[in-house]
Amino acid sequence: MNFEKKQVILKYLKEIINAPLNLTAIKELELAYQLLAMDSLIPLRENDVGNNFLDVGTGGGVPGVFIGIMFENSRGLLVDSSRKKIDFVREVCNKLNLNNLEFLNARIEEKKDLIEKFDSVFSRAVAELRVILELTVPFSKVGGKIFLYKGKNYKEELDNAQNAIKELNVKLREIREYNILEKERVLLVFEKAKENDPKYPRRFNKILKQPL
Ligand SMILES: C[S@@+](CC[C@H](N)C(=O)[O-])C[C@H]1O[C@@H](n2cnc3c(N)ncnc32)[C@H](O)[C@@H]1O
Repeated sequence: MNFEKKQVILKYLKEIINAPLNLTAIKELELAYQLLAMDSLIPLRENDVGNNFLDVGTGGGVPGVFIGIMFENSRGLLVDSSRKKIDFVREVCNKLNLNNLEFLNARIEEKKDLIEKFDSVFSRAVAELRVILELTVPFSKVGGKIFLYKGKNYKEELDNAQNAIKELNVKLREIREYNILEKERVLLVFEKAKENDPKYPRRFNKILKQPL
């Protein structure tokens, strides 16, 4: 990563770790750089993102802000159901002139107008795999990619997600394993093979009560 981009990332992280609301439990800059920024960027490759991307449940801007800084020619939409969080992230990004990013306070499953609009969809630490698949896959274009960040226990989640994978017409293309400060991490890369069944995503209480 070039020097300027690293400086922008560090400026962003300083704001996030000192935010009045608890956007992250991490309060030390170098740790935040590794556990938030590098965790988001290390498993990504040059042509992963495409022209536009969505980050579902971005919280303190993870991974969307770092992807926006790194891939400045891609446009990103960062969505979170918490107004306070998204307002704070928007304000910091505006201050840093991250003009390729947009922000939306919404529950993603209610945004039917965004269905099949994105080349790539990202999400980290929002829900177990079969749930987050239903909240992300519908928003990818056919042929687009869905990138889900998981910890070392991903195999069990993957076993439980087989029906969701079938129902949502996605294929698991890659399992990218990596380490951040000796923590085992994984990026699951799915590709959307077919059009969305319009019944997905369902309402949130349905998704949770009867996960695919
Ligand atoms: C544990 S935080 C993770 C934040 C960030 N992605 C990260 O890795 O640090 C989960 C976030 O997802 C948001 N969220 C949960 N369900 C959502 C939904 N259905 N639509 C949009 N945001 C959602 C919550 O408001 C919260 O900010």
